Amino acid sequence: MSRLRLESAGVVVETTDGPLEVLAPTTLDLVEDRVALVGPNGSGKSTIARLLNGLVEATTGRVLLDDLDVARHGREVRRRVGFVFTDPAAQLVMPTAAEDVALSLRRTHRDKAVRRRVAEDVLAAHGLAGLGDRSVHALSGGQRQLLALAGVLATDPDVLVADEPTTLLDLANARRVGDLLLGLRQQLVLVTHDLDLAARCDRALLVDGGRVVADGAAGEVVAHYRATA
Ligand SMILES: Nc1ncnc2c1ncn2[C@@H]1O[C@H](COP(=O)(O)OP(=O)(O)OP(=O)(O)O)[C@@H](O)[C@H]1O
Repeated sequence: MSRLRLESAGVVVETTDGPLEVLAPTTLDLVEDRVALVGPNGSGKSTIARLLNGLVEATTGRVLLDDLDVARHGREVRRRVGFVFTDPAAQLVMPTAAEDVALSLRRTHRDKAVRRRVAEDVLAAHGLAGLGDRSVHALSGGQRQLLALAGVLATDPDVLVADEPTTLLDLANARRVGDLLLGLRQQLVLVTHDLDLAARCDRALLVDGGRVVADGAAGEVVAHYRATA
């Protein structure tokens, strides 16, 4: 199991009104299999998630994957830490669904025909059977989100960071993706407003105002959030 660590990692961004602290210096060791980040809109959850694979750089402190400093080994860290965006358009780059998954398989499957076959299997495993030749633009929002998740998992990362991966999904697909995420062999760091899903994780962090204000067993942290929100 990989160990993700924030060491006094904080983020200050420049705005037209001057510097804005979006994450106060924060120290965390994330070693549990399933870690949820919950909290109000704009509290800093995505900022923490994005620090974990270098999409956002810490302006103070540092972020580590095992012994790798994310700021210095971004490429290696991004290979090992897959990231699923809230908006699938941010990561779907190929014209069709099967080509998009096949692109993710390049590192693990060298042969193009094999890649294409495996891509169809990956699609089927994520409820997208028969949609391989469909333009990614002609998929529904929920299908695109499933495809984005399938594509990231096809890269076989050690850790999956998912930023609100169930937001666009209907009830059945939200359940399906929730169960899939909680059943992964990979470590999962999940940003979510689905508190039932968060409560099923091992640990939850409640983020508010750019700070982690509660941290512990997911059920307890979620109950505290429900009671205080
Ligand atoms: N580059 C930036 N420039 C200005 N403000 C930023 C920047 N990045 C983040 N912020 C602000 O920092 C705060 C935290 O953002 P973040 O996306 O981490 O919140 P969040 O908890 O994930 O919110 P949500 O639940 O709405 O997705 C927000 O107020 C956001 O507007």
